Amino acid sequence: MASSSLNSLVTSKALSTATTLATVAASLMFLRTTINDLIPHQLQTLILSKLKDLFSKAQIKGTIVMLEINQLWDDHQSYNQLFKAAKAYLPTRITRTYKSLKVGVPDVDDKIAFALNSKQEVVDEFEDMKLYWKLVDNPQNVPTDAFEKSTFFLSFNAKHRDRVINEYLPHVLSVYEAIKAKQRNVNLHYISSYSQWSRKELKHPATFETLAFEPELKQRILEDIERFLRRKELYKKVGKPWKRGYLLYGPPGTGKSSLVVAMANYLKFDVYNLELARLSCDSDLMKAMTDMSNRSIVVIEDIDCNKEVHTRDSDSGYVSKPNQGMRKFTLSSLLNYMDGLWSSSGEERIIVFTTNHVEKIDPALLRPGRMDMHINLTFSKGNAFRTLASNYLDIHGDHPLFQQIDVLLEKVQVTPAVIAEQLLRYEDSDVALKEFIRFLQHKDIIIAEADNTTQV
Ligand SMILES: Nc1ncnc2c1ncn2[C@@H]1O[C@H](COP(=O)(O)OP(=O)(O)OP(=O)(O)O)[C@@H](O)[C@H]1O
Repeated sequence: MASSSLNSLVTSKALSTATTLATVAASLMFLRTTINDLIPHQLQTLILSKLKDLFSKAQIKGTIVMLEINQLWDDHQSYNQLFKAAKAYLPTRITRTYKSLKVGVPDVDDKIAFALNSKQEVVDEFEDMKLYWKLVDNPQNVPTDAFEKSTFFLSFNAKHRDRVINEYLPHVLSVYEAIKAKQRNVNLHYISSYSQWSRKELKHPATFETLAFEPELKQRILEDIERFLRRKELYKKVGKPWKRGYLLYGPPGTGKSSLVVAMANYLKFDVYNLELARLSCDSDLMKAMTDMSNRSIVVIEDIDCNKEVHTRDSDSGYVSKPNQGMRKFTLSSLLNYMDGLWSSSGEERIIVFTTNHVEKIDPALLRPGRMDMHINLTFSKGNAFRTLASNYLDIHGDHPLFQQIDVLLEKVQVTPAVIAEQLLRYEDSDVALKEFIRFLQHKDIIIAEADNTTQV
């Protein structure tokens, strides 16, 4: 695998140009005088021979090639993506040897970020190559307009020409792609007036780590998503739309919406909340579907309550209900439609249906091949509770009260949402756990009393 590391340099200008080499020669002479005065003769010989060695190697190495990577491309019509890539890539290689850098907190994420400035020359290593980067602001000294016209100069030994173009620069680009994917904001799209998509940033913190599910379930979902992502070529080969469908069912507050957010944050996919009630006809639906971006999660919530979606009347096309003055459709036809629309696009889509009442769902939807994975979210047991205790009370690991809570959770049904609410009531974790035990015991008594009443 390619290895790359960057060592920053401030004072070493020895290897960039012939002019610099001349400067080094002059410096050597100066050094010789200084050394004569200060350093014993034997040590002098050693130092001078090493320096000469270094200097002559630099000369023998031959021509140095310099690439110019301008900020703007195409007669200043567009941004140069390679410039952007270098700008993002170089700070990731900074070691603790830097002497001068730009530092700031960008608007997009509240973390401290670094950038190269024109005082800092950097040396990157890629496999056996050394690459010298320098950022120069406005090198031609032309009057600047609104744009900052900077240029990266990339110097390297001429013998690496091909490898720099074919291996190193693609490596810089691919690191840039990975950085962009990581920094990408996730948006929530919703249907606003006139059946148009509007969007806002999805700033929900749910992740797979914070989800209170049994660990096996979490693992199963993650593996399924990963497998789906890996199989792009297979879907293409068999001519199937590259999509995956999940049916999430369970009582309110068990984490169906939280799971959608965790998926979106994990995959960096945007979420499209497809509220069918906001669409008045099938052309609206068609428009909504075609206006969705690639790499997205389409969510249709509470499908059992969706008045717009009828139980199965037909498997093909929409089912017209003229008596009601509005076009209605079945979930099956909706899925067929999605398949048709996306079959040729080769784009990554995830479709999620959620319901609190799986028993009320159109059986056609439960047929194999329709929804790829049925995920039953349910009341919390010990493992899920431990995740919530870690999220809300910062208890990572065991606690003497957990065993008592485990026993009670086997008897009393509580959703993660209710547990979260209970744990948030107290700042002190011991108090919160004791109060939660009281809460569960109280529920347990109510259940026992209800059972007794039924028996009588
Ligand atoms: N499994 C979970 N893990 C972590 N937090 C959860 C979980 N389930 C619920 N919560 C907490 O409860 C809140 C509500 O849960 P969420 O909206 O995800 O449940 P839901 O099953 O989608 O409910 P509904 O069916 O009412 O839409 C979440 O914001 C979160 O704080």
